[in-house]
Amino acid sequence: MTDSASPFSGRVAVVTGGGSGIGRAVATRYGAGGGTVVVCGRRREPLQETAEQIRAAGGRADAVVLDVRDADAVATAFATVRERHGRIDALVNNAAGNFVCPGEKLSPGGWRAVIDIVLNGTFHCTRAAADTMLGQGSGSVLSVIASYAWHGHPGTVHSAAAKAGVLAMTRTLAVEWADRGVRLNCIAPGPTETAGAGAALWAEPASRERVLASVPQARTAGTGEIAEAAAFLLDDRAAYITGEVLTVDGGQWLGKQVYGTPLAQVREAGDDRR
Ligand SMILES: CCCCC/C=C/C(=O)SCCNC(=O)CCNC(=O)[C@H](O)C(C)(C)COP(=O)(O)OP(=O)(O)OC[C@H]1O[C@@H](n2cnc3c(N)ncnc32)[C@H](O)[C@@H]1OP(=O)(O)O
Ligand SMILES: NC(=O)C1=CN([C@@H]2O[C@H](COP(=O)(O)OP(=O)(O)OC[C@H]3O[C@@H](n4cnc5c(N)ncnc54)[C@H](OP(=O)(O)O)[C@@H]3O)[C@@H](O)[C@H]2O)C=CC1
Repeated sequence: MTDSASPFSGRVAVVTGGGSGIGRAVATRYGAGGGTVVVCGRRREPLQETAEQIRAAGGRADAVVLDVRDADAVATAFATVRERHGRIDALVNNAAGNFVCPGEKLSPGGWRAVIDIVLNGTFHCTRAAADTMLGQGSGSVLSVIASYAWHGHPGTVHSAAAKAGVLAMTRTLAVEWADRGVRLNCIAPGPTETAGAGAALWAEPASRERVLASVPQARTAGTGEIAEAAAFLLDDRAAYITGEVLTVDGGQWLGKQVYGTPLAQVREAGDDRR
């Protein structure tokens, strides 16, 4: 077991898409927990900003420019992390691309753009991290999905299909690698305040209102709340948890289970009862 104030002390994590949003928050949390963090993504500047923020807070961090779609570049980058830091204890598959488009209008290129980042990129990184994790006999892989991996979502067929694939990959490899010390889990955030999601999914005030109305807790998540849940799954408190999904969504997806009856109407139906 590890020191509860520094659960990641002596450990090394790679966080994809660590230059922004949820990825930056998870990287920062890992750094604050005593771990070394390598953040990667396509744009150098935001990655360097994350790494500098972690270092300014007393942590250790590197920034590596990497496109997760490029399997060879991913293999090289992970081998370099292992050479430089000696080990890889955690991988957070957070990088994603998304936009709203009706299925019948989505071009093959648009489908590929999202599948390549979310599904293929996650496999490339997981495969590359496993080279080190299986060798050292320990490791934790956490993939960021969304609840539409199991219930679907109109307008994001590419992302829903990709996240469903990531969930199936997680469950499959969790069993394959369980007796070799490597755990794989997913986290499914609900609507979370990030520039990426805001621009891609709720840029218009009306769509933002619809999103808020879909959450029983009637608010979005802060990135820190998602990072805290991610930290739990990555550290030894979760040592016996593998192949699972932790949903952190203010009740959003369960709230859909009222057979299409708006909650306000459900409450009205009980008005004449005690
Ligand atoms: C509803 C709440 C649930 C929330 C759950 C999930 C949330 C998230 O995932 S939030 C993460 C959001 N963050 C991002 O999306 C940031 C990264 N995004 C991107 O990099 C781009 O948006 C990308 C996914 C389009 C990929 O960029 P790139 O590879 O540079 O792609 P291109 O611009 O070259 O386009 C490729 C292909 O896709 C078509 N396309 C792009 N945008 C749209 C659009 N808005 N609508 C329809 N089609 C789009 C584009 O036309 C290209 O296709 P072809 O023309 O057929 O080549
Ligand atoms: N925010 C939300 O409401 C929700 C988010 N999620 C999931 O959370 C995760 C983070 O999303 P969020 O923080 O909101 O969005 P952001 O847009 O802030 O983050 C996406 C990150 O992915 C990186 N990225 C995109 N394409 C690639 C690529 N080809 N190679 C490497 N990195 C790439 C981007 O960096 P760069 O462009 O520099 O490459 C960026 O840092 C995603 O998996 C998303 O699906 C799930 C449910 C809800």
